[in-house]
Amino acid sequence: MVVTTLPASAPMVVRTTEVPDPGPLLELLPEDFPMAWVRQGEGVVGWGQAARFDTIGANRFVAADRWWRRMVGTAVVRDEVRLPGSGPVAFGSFAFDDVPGSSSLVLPDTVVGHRSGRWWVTTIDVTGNLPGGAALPDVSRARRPAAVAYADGAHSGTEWEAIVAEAVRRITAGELEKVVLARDLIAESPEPIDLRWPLQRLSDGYPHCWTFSVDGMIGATPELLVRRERGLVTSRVLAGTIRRTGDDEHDLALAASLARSSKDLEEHEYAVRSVADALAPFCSSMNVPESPFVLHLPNVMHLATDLAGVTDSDASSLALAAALHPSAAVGGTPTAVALDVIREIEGLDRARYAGPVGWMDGRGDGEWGIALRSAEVSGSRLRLFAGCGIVAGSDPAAELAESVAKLVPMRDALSS
Ligand SMILES: C=C(O[C@H]1C=CC=C(C(=O)O)[C@@H]1O)C(=O)O
Repeated sequence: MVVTTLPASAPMVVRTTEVPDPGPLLELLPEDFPMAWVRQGEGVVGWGQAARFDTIGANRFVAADRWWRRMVGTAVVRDEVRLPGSGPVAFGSFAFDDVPGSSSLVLPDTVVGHRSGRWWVTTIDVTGNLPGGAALPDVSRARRPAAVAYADGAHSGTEWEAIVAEAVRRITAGELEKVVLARDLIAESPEPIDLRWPLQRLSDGYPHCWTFSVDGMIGATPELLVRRERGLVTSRVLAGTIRRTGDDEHDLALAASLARSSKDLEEHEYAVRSVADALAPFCSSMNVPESPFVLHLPNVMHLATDLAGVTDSDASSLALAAALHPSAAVGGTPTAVALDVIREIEGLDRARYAGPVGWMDGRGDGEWGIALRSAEVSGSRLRLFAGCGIVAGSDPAAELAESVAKLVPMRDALSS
């Protein structure tokens, strides 16, 4: 399925203007259809839909990449900033699996960006006219949500523990090494949620994560699938998790035990290997640190590795994300077997959870995270997701507790 508002004969006209500091990016968003990719105050936000591309199936990344290349190939661009994220920008959110689920790239009609002490406004017109200037609209303050009620999603906690136990049985029997299993939780509000409320809370509470909002998928992910910026490719791989207790001294001891835990180190190694192998064909050199560091988030701590490579390929950031997806952090090892096990025993439509989410500019540079610690929003109903990497030593009750900890950011963000 392809839906685009672009008149066939008109090239898009794009104008990027440098502006003085307009204030926090997330506070510039109107309530209607906010798009965002923000970390520590920097990033891009957008609104309005100049054009969009919707697609389904195994070809979703290639089809979306081709559409974007075609759009920017004929665009008339006046960009006085020339940084990654200036000029035309599309926000995207992709389904985890080939079926079911739809994926989209959305081209806002206004984008505001901030990076390294510079701010810019990009306006886009697809009707062949000169786009409007850099004046930003006055917007209302984010609306506090009414009390949200929670209910089990596809499975109760006990049912999910049984699914995890089945995965451990298969791993122990030698069918595979690791599989990531997910669960969902339903949140219902009496009225549609103003997405700017949870977005602002996520960004304040989890400044080291990438807070995103794309086409009804919102969240704050700690995991960067890939960033491509002028020939430099980077990726933050996470796997191996421990819950925080709230007691700093105890948490430091837990972090030290995480860094020594053979179960977590083994799980982490799978994930790093899968990312390094997928990036290798695109990179002329790559730096893969030998051991991970511990990433401290307010709710959990993760083993983390930052990979960096130099690319001379013209593959866009989206094409790189496609090559990396699904990494062992959301699929498992070996990937094909893990995906079959997920399809067979998970009993959940992941939709866009754990799929790539992010943005791309006209040069193909961009950032794609993995849609974790996230929710799919339709009006007043949300599906919250969390998943856990299961290996031979996994204990179902501990994995359930870990999934509960991973749901905390979204639950907190929805509280009034
Ligand atoms: C699948 C999720 O987390 C992944 C990312 C980091 C650590 C993970 C873990 O330790 O299990 C998961 O692989 C999720 O948060 O939904």
